[in-house]
Amino acid sequence: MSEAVIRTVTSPPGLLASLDPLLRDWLPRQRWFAGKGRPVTGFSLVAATELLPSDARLGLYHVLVRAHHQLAPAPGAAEEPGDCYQLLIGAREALPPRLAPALIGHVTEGPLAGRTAYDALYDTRPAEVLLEALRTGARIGGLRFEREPDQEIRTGLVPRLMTAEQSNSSVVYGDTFILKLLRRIVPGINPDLELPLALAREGCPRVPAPAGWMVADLAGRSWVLGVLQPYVQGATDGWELALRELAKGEDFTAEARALGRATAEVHTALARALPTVTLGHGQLRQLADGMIERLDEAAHAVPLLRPYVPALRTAFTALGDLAAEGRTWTAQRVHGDLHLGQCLRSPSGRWSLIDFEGEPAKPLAERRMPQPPVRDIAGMLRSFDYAAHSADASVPGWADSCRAAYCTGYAEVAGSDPRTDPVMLRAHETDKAVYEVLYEARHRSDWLAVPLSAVRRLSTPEPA
Ligand SMILES: Nc1ncnc2c1ncn2[C@@H]1O[C@H](COP(=O)(O)OP(=O)(O)O)[C@@H](O)[C@H]1O
Ligand SMILES: O=P(O)(O)O[C@H]1O[C@H](CO)[C@@H](O[C@H]2O[C@H](CO)[C@@H](O)[C@H](O)[C@H]2O)[C@H](O)[C@H]1O
Repeated sequence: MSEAVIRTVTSPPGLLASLDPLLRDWLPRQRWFAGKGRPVTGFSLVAATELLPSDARLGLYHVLVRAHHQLAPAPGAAEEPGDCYQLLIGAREALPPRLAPALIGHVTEGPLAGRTAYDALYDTRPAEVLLEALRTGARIGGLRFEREPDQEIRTGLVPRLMTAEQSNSSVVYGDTFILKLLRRIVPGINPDLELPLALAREGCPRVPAPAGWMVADLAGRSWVLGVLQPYVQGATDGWELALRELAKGEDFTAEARALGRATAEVHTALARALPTVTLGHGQLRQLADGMIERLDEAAHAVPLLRPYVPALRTAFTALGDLAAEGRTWTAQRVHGDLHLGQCLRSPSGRWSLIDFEGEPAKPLAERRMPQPPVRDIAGMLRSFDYAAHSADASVPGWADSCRAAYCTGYAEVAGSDPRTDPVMLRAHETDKAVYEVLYEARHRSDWLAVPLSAVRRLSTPEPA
């Protein structure tokens, strides 16, 4: 494709008005739509950019829309209601059968009247336009495509949209690169770019190093739209692998230990690359109070959690009590939502960590705050438990041995074993299990029994 096709043109007037009725139906049905259960009352256009000169065959628009909901925004929420979504909209006279799953709808008025609008990420040419823009460091309207100078992006890589269940949308280019297009976007520094970039520049090989990224500059703020990373060919994620080994009754401790080592390598590199802080009495109390607050919120939303609240709360008050003893901890940038599904094992057996955006529902500022590294460790320990409870076959002691091996691997690299800090570990594991109860109740109610079994375990004091 020649560079000349990528031009800076703003969108035709009336574009959003003509798409509005179609988006009302289509957007809430998307896996990545964050406002599920809240009826959409309409959309406002945040930005639209024409990426290709529209001809009868194909029109291509990069669109940022804000979805408005019936509910009033929560007190203290940002003044703009609803979430902002990134869409790549194609317009054709008719959709070929291969693009049927991408259909948004038939446009009846406005600049696209008579054409069919569709999610253009499913289509080869539009996906090529994005890679070409990244390769050439293009500027298109308010869109900025950046690239790491030392990473070569070849031409002619064939794109395919990933079909995995995910919170965003990813396109794989010739099994060489993967472009993750963030769907719900927020202004500010995005940890999904910030942390892999910092790790790569620190020389940490445990994370695919960003080769390029897309940003929208709007009203004086930058919004990260997507990140291009090397694709780990033939990789299996830790969740898939754990379930596979469980089904065969196989031991997973060697992998768990390797995962512990990989986590510790990432943590030590993050502590070198980005600021750390010391948590003293006040901050530790704040941490414990935040956990108690989250427990109360989750119990309010999920009645099944309520009988366990008094016992779970003791994990957090114990953390508050530690604060009174005058001990301090170091907090640093962490992954923030680490679980087996965020770990990729290459065919040679090497583990990488991905998806550094943190817990998606949390505000950006909170996700970027330094935290005790035990937060990630607790996430992984919960994940071994999840795998053991989700597998068809039961392998006695599987989760416990993986959890122990993971901590051993972590200690081998970090120099300190998380099990030597049981109060901190229990508080974080309990906090994660509470988060999971709420997450499953909202997103996958048939999985609720998994974190609830952990809640029962964590509510029962360990024998002395
Ligand atoms: N660098 C990569 N190489 C190979 N596969 C990847 C890579 N990055 C992500 N993936 C695959 O894409 C999936 C979704 O990526 P992820 O970053 O978790 O997206 P999301 O935030 O949308 O859930 C992962 O589960 C993994 O299978
Ligand atoms: O991968 P995401 O960043 O979207 O994370 C969210 O979804 C995860 C599920 O896909 C969820 O993880 C929970 O389920 C996993 C098994 O599917 C399990 O391995 C994790 O331990 C468990 O927390 C994650 O919590 C949520 O933020």
